[in-house]
Amino acid sequence: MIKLDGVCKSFGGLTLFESIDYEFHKGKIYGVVGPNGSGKSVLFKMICGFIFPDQGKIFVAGEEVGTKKNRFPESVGIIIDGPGYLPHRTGFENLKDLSLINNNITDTDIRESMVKVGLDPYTSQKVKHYSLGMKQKLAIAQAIMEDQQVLILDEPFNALDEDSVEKVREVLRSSREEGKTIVITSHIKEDISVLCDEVVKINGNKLTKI
Ligand SMILES: Nc1ncnc2c1ncn2[C@@H]1O[C@H](COP(=O)(O)OP(=O)(O)OP(=O)(O)O)[C@@H](O)[C@H]1O
Repeated sequence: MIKLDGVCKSFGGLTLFESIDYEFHKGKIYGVVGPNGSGKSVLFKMICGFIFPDQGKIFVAGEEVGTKKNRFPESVGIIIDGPGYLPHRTGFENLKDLSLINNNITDTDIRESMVKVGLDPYTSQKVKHYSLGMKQKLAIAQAIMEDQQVLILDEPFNALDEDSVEKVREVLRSSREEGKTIVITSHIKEDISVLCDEVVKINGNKLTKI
């Protein structure tokens, strides 16, 4: 579902990835691990088409990412760098506005994704009054609301309480059952060990399955 083909990426003198080949398959949850600054977010941004490899190609669902025809892969739900929301609008209103970009889901779909992560879609509470954990839940609801086939989630459990972590784990497990491809990072070892089918380590500018 995601294929990295000879991917290289450096910033100035800093080499992050050297000729990486890797495949992420359907119906699996992958955990990407590595120390701070090893390139986890950069890898995710390349898969989502936000930045480009210096060399090599990335394919999502068979389409090369970053081409004119396929600037951003359509089938990907994303959390990277904590998305910004309009503070004076409710959570539902924010997701509704964002849904109009692709315009392929209903209000019910949005509400269902909010309920799945433990948010009340009918509350009049504005996002500016949301806690950090609530904003994180909103980001997860946004990532799953369009039933995307690939979920790229950088630290999805950040700021979540214990019950919410379990809820989100369940959401990801049922997405896996539906055949989705899920790639996450987490600095919490347990998130990776209880959830992931395959753990991928960034090691010496390569990706290694561990
Ligand atoms: N646009 C950019 N320009 C220059 N350097 C960058 C850019 N984006 C990332 N970097 C550098 O690339 C390295 C990897 O960054 P990245 O954010 O991917 O690390 P990470 O593994 O996600 O770290 P963390 O665990 O702290 O989240 C860092 O040294 C960062 O400073």
